[in-house]
Amino acid sequence: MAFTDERVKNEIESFNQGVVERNPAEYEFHQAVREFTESVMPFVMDNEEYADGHILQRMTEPDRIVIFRVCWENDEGHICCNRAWRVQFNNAIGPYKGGLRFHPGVTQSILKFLGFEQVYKNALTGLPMGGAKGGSNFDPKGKSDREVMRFCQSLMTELSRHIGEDTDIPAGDIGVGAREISYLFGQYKRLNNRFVGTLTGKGLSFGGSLIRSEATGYGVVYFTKQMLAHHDIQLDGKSAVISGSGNVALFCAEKLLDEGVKVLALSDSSGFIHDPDGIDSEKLHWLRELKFVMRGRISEYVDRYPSADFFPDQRPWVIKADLAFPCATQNELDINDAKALIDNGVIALAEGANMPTTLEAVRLFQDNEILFAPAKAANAGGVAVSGLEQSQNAIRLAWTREEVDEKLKQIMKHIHSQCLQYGNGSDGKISYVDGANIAGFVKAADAMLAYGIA
Ligand SMILES: NC(=O)C1=CN([C@@H]2O[C@H](COP(=O)(O)OP(=O)(O)OC[C@H]3O[C@@H](n4cnc5c(N)ncnc54)[C@H](O)[C@@H]3O)[C@@H](O)[C@H]2O)C=CC1
Ligand SMILES: O=C(O)CCC(=O)C(=O)O
Repeated sequence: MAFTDERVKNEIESFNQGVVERNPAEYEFHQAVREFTESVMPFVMDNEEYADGHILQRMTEPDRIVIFRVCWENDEGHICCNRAWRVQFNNAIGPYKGGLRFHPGVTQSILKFLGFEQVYKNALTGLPMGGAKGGSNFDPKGKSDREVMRFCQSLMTELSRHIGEDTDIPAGDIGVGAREISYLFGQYKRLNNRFVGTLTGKGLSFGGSLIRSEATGYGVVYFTKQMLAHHDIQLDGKSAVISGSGNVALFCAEKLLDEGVKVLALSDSSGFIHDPDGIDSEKLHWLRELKFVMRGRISEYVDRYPSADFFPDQRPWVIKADLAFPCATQNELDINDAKALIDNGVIALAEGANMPTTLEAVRLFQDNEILFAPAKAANAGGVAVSGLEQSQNAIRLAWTREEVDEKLKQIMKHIHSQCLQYGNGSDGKISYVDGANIAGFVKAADAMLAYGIA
């Protein structure tokens, strides 16, 4: 039975009002649920098994949240204390899976939005993974390696009770890269006396998968290529602006260069650099050293490459480019940024970060028929290769770079086709946001209904 738009709208409003009341002041979580329900509610109302099963109410309550204290000693011998969380959101289709974020701004709301979105992203990959997210308000910036090690070991001492290779498999996210995963995995192994794949993103000599570091950024580009090709647009010859200069941003830039795209800008939390000559592979190689080894600031780029400019405390969306890739953090692209990109003729945007675009900005892009690839679809390559890392650990084999890269391409292609299947509107236009949300929803919801009331 079809419902009038007004009934759907009222249902969305009253559902989200309930979410806000039950989760006071968790603004990022409210935003993620609203975006999801705006896509999914009409589908739920048209399919009574979902409505009767109160599936959206069940899906917006996490299975559990573990909150704990992490005490550690700094290099001066002072005792420091942080808070950590693991939000195990939903394991209907597989063990919990999702990254850990270390950033001073981490809150329960942020980890709940990330864990919620992870459920549907992981479902889209086609691999058996539930959704979780965790992290701490610990700031790795400015800490010595030993301090980071002591923090990671202390955090894992508690976290290890709640995870396992068939229970919950954490990985990296903002502030958690190869160094942190190594310390965390080392401590997990020591505590359990078992060498199993309970974390992903591990070093290659101890169970890591080739292409995992590159996977999120590469996957964003593979998805964008599919989306453009579907609209008869070529990637080759385009220009791009990227935010961030971490794992996702730098490997997104690398793959764009391979595809013949000119990369004009990158950023970090202190501002952005604009290089009108383009950031080529030699410059990118230097940036990787700067960020992953020297742990420096993006502003140092202009000392080395004086043809570029640094814009302190600004975001890169004012630069004219065909393509935009927000790859830093949530809500880093608002309606004014969207207007600037649209005025400058942007064709497409793909979210490398999780929820980087505000709801108003997403709507503006869609109203202006800008191709918009949401995070759940576009950045799923990272967790997909994490899933492949788990498979390799389980069979005690390591696949080649080419094998993993080919599987990643196929997974991104499959995600694109699911977006088309569920996102094709009655007006003939494709909404990748609706497509990703509904496709992910159907998979997780069907599993939940099959289990009965739980
Ligand atoms: N690492 C992964 O495999 C995946 C990461 N993501 C998402 O991609 C985004 C980036 O993650 P990573 O590259 O892994 O982290 P990272 O720690 O390697 O890099 C984060 C980048 O964002 C910048 N940044 C952080 N907070 C910022 C702020 N408030 N304003 C401006 N810039 C800021 C940092 O300066 C840095 O350049 C996050 O939203 C993360 O959740 C999504 C899927 C997988
Ligand atoms: O590889 C993973 O398990 C985590 C990836 C992740 O945190 C994400 O997709 O946002």
